[in-house]
Amino acid sequence: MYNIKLLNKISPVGVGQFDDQYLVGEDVEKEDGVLVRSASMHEYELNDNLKAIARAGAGVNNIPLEKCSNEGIVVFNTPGANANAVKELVLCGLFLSSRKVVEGIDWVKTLKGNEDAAKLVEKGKSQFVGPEIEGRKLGIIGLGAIGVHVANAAIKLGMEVYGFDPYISVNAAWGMSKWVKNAQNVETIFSECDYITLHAPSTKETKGIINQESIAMMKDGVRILNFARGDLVNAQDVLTAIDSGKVAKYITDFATPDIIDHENVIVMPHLGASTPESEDNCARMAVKEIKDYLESGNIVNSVNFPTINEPRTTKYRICLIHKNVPNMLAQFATLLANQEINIENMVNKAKDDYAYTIIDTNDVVGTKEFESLENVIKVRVVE
Ligand SMILES: NC(=O)C1=CN([C@@H]2O[C@H](COP(=O)(O)OP(=O)(O)OC[C@H]3O[C@@H](n4cnc5c(N)ncnc54)[C@H](O)[C@@H]3O)[C@@H](O)[C@H]2O)C=CC1
Ligand SMILES: O=C(O)CCC(=O)C(=O)O
Repeated sequence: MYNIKLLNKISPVGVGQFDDQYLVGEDVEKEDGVLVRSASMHEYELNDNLKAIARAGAGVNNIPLEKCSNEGIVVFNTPGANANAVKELVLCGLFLSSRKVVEGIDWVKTLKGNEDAAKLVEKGKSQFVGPEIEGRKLGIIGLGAIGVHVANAAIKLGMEVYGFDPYISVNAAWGMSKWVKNAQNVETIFSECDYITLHAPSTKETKGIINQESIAMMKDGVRILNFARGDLVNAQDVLTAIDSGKVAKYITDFATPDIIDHENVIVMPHLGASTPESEDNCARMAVKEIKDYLESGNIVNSVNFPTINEPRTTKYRICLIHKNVPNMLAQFATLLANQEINIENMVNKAKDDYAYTIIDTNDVVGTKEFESLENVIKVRVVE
């Protein structure tokens, strides 16, 4: 029996994949696994039984990754599962940044009950004129699942698209329109583009990437979109630039008290992934990842441990999470040899400071001797 704790509302399409081997709910204790969306886990107590956390979504800045790695807790996310939903909202944001639709709608509401509303609208609408996006330059920072979707859609809308991503994956590059221009540095995006949209994760490198200095490089009247994370943007610097007219509009999915209700800022309530399709996709993928790991020891789409996806062929699988240091495999093999246990299959992979080894065997094996080895973090045998 496995216990799964839900820290947010997770789509029943995903949760329904757990069978009667699982106890699933918000009040479950001694959890083997956690399913989470955006709830912060930085203050969450990681119990000794916790083996895996699956983030039904992309960004993992709500999870204490280093602590999880140190304790041998595998953290998964669901790459690409909500990318189309975010792309569609970014396109919406692009139009809202250009055409004064929100302001116009708010103004029309003030005419409620006015007999002359139709006439007043025709007279007053000129205050809501905004430019078309066709032919304008869009700069995209971060060309992963979302950035590539946005780039391809913007090309189809007739925009000239520049992309910047120093760590672009081969897969993302394969999926991107050949018409997207490769910006060699982020300054090109800042200085060339009429619209700038952020699609990189929140990291030491990207936090505050939009600030007084980068805004100074931008064109007058630039429009900035942030559907990535709030802390990529220095909000005070953007507000100052909005007040001076340097930035025409700031559209964001992240509400902070200082920006809400500021003129020329549109704040959405973190709606990027809020479509039924995306919620189902993310939940389905997150549940599959956690089930595969708990039931077979396989790791796919982890952000802190390497991928190992080996079919089960033996009665037992020893799953060893350990530090990425020399001589671990020799110690594991010796330990098993001393007990006359035969290894049918053994796979080891490393990711940064951590490594994962699975050993398949048909002989009964205990975990104690492995646990006593230096640099071993977590040991489990799945049957
Ligand atoms: N508003 C919302 O509801 C949502 C927001 N997000 C945010 O969007 C981010 C991106 O999501 P995905 O595209 O699915 O992730 P992804 O992992 O597919 O793509 C992120 C891309 O950013 C690039 N990158 C990393 N550091 C960079 C840097 N310094 N400069 C430029 N590019 C850099 C990576 O190489 C990668 O290609 C997430 O990390 C999350 O914070 C994601 C989903 C929903
Ligand atoms: O689950 C959500 O609604 C947030 C999605 C998100 O921000 C992400 O996937 O990074």
